[in-house]
Amino acid sequence: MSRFAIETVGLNHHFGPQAVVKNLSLQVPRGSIYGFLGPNGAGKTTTIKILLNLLQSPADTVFIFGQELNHNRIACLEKMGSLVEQPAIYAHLSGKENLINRCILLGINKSKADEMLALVGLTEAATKKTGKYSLGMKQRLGIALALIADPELLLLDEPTNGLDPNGIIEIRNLMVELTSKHGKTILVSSHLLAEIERTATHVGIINKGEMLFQGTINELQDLSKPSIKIEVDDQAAAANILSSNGAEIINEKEGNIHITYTGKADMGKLNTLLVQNGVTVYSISTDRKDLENLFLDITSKN
Ligand SMILES: Nc1ncnc2c1ncn2[C@@H]1O[C@H](COP(=O)(O)OP(=O)(O)OP(=O)(O)O)[C@@H](O)[C@H]1O
Repeated sequence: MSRFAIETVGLNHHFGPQAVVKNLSLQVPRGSIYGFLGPNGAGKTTTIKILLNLLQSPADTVFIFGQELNHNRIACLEKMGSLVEQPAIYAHLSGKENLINRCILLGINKSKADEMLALVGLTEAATKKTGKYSLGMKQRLGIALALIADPELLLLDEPTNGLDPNGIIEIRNLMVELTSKHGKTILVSSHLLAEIERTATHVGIINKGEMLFQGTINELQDLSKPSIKIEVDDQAAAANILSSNGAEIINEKEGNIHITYTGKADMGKLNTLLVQNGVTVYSISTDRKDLENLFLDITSKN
């Protein structure tokens, strides 16, 4: 049994002459919330459409729970639910009627509609026409529709796009509940790391169709090593003293010097060293690149 819910092996996709997905090897562990990140136009939606067989993939490049997609199309698709772009909702029907409609189409017991409404927190709005739903409620109904056949794997393409902070938190909480209580695996795309960094267990960052980073959220955080920021009255003198005493200077500007962090005790020693050599130290602190900046760094390098 594959430990990956999704695995792509050297996946490529072209639109005419444009290579949109390049040698992509995606590995989404079972039970994870995999944040699929990249700036606009990076190839996220295209990849998700390939995974859903809405776009053709070359043979032996896409595996869903270990099964090759092209040769096991129905079996793979049965395991997947998705929300790509706008959810297909009938505005003149209520949330419940939309769900019942889907149950009838799929030959599923209608009682599933109430279960799904409760799961996504729409029980109170069950009989309201969906034309009157907020954007967040529509997204949640979209997720309920995707979940109705009880798929093991959920693919969500930018589900928080256009939502207000409350709507974003609701979707976040729902994703955590679906994985922790219901054992689902979720691939969620976004162009904002901040939106998913609190919920994702794993991250794949792509740009121009290429995978730039893939790993756990902790591995991503490890990349943002802290530095020490020292604010002084005489930048040139301080830099000279620091480097001749073995400190590794990352950069210096406007009276601030950044050096590589080597431990808490060293911060005290550096302070003493500078003061004893006649430099006034206004402040000394650790500075950690936040994940959003790290993400921008990674994506701007290719
Ligand atoms: N049907 C299509 N025909 C031709 N080019 C396309 C088609 N769909 C997407 N593209 C192009 O492929 C590239 C990747 O688009 P894609 O929608 O996959 O990116 P994305 O990462 O999902 O971006 P966004 O965050 O803006 O949705 C873009 O340059 C886009 O213009």
